[in-house]
Amino acid sequence: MSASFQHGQDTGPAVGILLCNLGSPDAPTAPAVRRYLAQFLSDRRVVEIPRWLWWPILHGIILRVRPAKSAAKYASVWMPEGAPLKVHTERQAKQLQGWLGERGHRVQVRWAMRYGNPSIASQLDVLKSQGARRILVFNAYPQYCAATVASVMDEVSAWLQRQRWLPELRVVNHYPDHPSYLQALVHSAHSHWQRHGRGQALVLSFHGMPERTLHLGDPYFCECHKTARLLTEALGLKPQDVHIAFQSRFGRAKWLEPSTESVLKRLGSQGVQDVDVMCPGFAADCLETLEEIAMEGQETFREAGGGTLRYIPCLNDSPEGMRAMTDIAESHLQGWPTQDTPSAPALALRAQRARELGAPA
Ligand SMILES: C=CC1=C(C)c2cc3[nH]c(cc4nc(cc5[nH]c(cc1n2)c(C)c5CCC(=O)O)C(CCC(=O)O)=C4C)c(C)c3C=C
Ligand SMILES: [Fe+2]
Ligand SMILES: [Fe+2]
Repeated sequence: MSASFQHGQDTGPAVGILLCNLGSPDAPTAPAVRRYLAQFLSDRRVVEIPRWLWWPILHGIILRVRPAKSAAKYASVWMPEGAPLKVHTERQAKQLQGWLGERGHRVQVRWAMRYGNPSIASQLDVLKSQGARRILVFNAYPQYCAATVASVMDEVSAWLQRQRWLPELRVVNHYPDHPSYLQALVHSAHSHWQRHGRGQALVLSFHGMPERTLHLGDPYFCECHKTARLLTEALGLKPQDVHIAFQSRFGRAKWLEPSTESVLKRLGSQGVQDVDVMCPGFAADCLETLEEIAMEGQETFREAGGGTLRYIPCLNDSPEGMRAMTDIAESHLQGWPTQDTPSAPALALRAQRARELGAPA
């Protein structure tokens, strides 16, 4: 580390962005999934059961039984470059750097995973070594939940506790009603319907949580409903044609209802032929969307008497999704010295992008 850098001179972008998501195992194998689940399910933000009760269940049962089953599921969605969630998050981070660059922002974008690799601490170390004195932690979770966002912030806080010279910090805490996010979801549904036709019903499936967390004051359930209501309005649909549901139930406690499984069973048994399923709570496709919804969900729906389940992919690194991420990041950068005066070619490129997307520049 050079002395000039240590004193904050201009050796690189002084603003860093850390794009954070949940994380995946390093490989679709039982030992790798066991390591990942051990870290994930030991997080007190995720499992809020007293340790004396949870530890024997986790180590005696779950970590013995689940890794092999989950590894097979991961194998069924694994991409040549790795776990889908990591692949999409890496692409988003690279694109975000480019999109912000086109708007004249000189920032360094890194990506990190709360569980597994690359860890949040390792990427904060990289940003620090690159001279970032201001850091925007971008939680890629549209709806706030203590199990996700607060857990990321716990990890960021742990890193801060080890630092002498703290960077300035800003946080994207949630964006359930951000106009660009909603617009990207609308575009995604419309383009899917143009290519595949429209189903008789639309299911909006969010990751579930224990119901108890709602009564303890977690805004997650309400934020999911807010996104669903605004999206229904923006799509011009009637509330009765849109079904909000919660997936990925885990453990014995009561989870948020209705479950995606029960909604798909009900629609199938009512003779609904085609159903569209969207997962607006996931910024990127992952095991929970590609396997649990697009594969298992399809089976559940068919077995109940339904026809085809058409899964509408997450925003991933689509231009509309990236425009939303860029707008959200940009609004958090205000007042931070990231922007050189935009050059004429940069302004022209930005205007062209906006025209292509039919949006204001
Ligand atoms: C108590 C258990 C769990 C809570 C609470 C929970 C909350 C929660 N999770 C996400 C997003 C994702 N979860 C993913 C996988 C996953 N989730 C749980 C359990 C809880 N999640 C498990 C055990 C797993 C692992 C897979 C398995 O073994 O079945 C993923 C996908 C990861 C991937 O690699 O693809 C995401 C994303 C949210 C948003 C959330 C709270 C709102
Ligand atoms: Fe989860
Ligand atoms: Fe699952």
